[in-house]
Amino acid sequence: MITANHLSRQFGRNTAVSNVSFSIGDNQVVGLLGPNGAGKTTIMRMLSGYLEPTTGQVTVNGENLGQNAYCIQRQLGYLPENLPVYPDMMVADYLDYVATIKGISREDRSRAVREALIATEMVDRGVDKIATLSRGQKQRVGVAQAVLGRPHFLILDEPTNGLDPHQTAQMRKLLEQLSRRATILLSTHIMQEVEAVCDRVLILRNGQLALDRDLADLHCSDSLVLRTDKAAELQKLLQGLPQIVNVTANLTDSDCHEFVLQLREGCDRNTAAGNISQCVLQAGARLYTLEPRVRHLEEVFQEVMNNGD
Ligand SMILES: Nc1ncnc2c1ncn2[C@@H]1O[C@H](COP(=O)(O)OP(=O)(O)OP(=O)(O)O)[C@@H](O)[C@H]1O
Repeated sequence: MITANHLSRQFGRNTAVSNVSFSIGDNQVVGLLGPNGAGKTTIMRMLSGYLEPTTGQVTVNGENLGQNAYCIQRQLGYLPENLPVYPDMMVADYLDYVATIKGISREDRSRAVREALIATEMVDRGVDKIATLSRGQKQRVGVAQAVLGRPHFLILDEPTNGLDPHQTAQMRKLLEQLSRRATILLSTHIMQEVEAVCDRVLILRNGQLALDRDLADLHCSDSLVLRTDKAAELQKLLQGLPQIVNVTANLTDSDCHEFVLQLREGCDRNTAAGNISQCVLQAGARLYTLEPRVRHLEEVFQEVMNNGD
């Protein structure tokens, strides 16, 4: 488990991160979101031990990172925002060099490099100079150095930055595989990425943690969506139901109309669904679909940002 305890970081008079606390349990994949300058990179640098917090602390499996940085950093894989890769080095040599710094023993090093090259699909570029790689391939070298030695914790700052759609899909597959044996915190600006690979999302706003929620909870809303062919009489019938507090109609010129039905807090959804179906029949209409309204991360992100204004 990796824990941030009341982390804050000042740069002069600028507060980049303010009193942020969270814990990430084993094998969780957590997405860190926030607009530019919200403090994502600063948090990741503190979690990986490359930047000291002004106040607060990071613990990894109960051990204080500040007091035992070298040992703990060996269990961490970190992909920084701007990786200082060495353009004149060959990919495999560079990974061997990073493996040495990480303290991977001489006997295990070539296996670890090969594993990292396979995981990032870079085996056939192993003897190429880093300078000759595309931006996306360099990014994969960055991920390869982070996964060297199968670390328990992976901290990845925008891992799909610069990747084409195919490589992005490959990277998501890789993250899924890695999550079976590692705890992952990744930052991104791509909401679909978080929806595709993460169990949980943290949203930062102005250096503060504005939301910490499991994605499954976040997707649940208090509304149902009804699609039907007739609207006129139905709207009144729906409004009269005790389980419904608000009806929003999206009427069209076609024979498919949509109602968003906001349910009363704590009401029984099955009873509500049964009553809604009866209203549809009573109005002589066809029930095309009746389903829970899913809140997407994009919508929640906007709500969180607007709440801060
Ligand atoms: N080394 C530094 N010196 C001074 N200020 C810094 C430094 N690093 C970050 N900051 C400031 O801290 C704040 C948070 O920056 P940070 O890079 O953590 O944001 P971010 O959420 O990662 O942004 P982005 O999405 O643009 O990468 C910004 O106001 C930034 O200017």
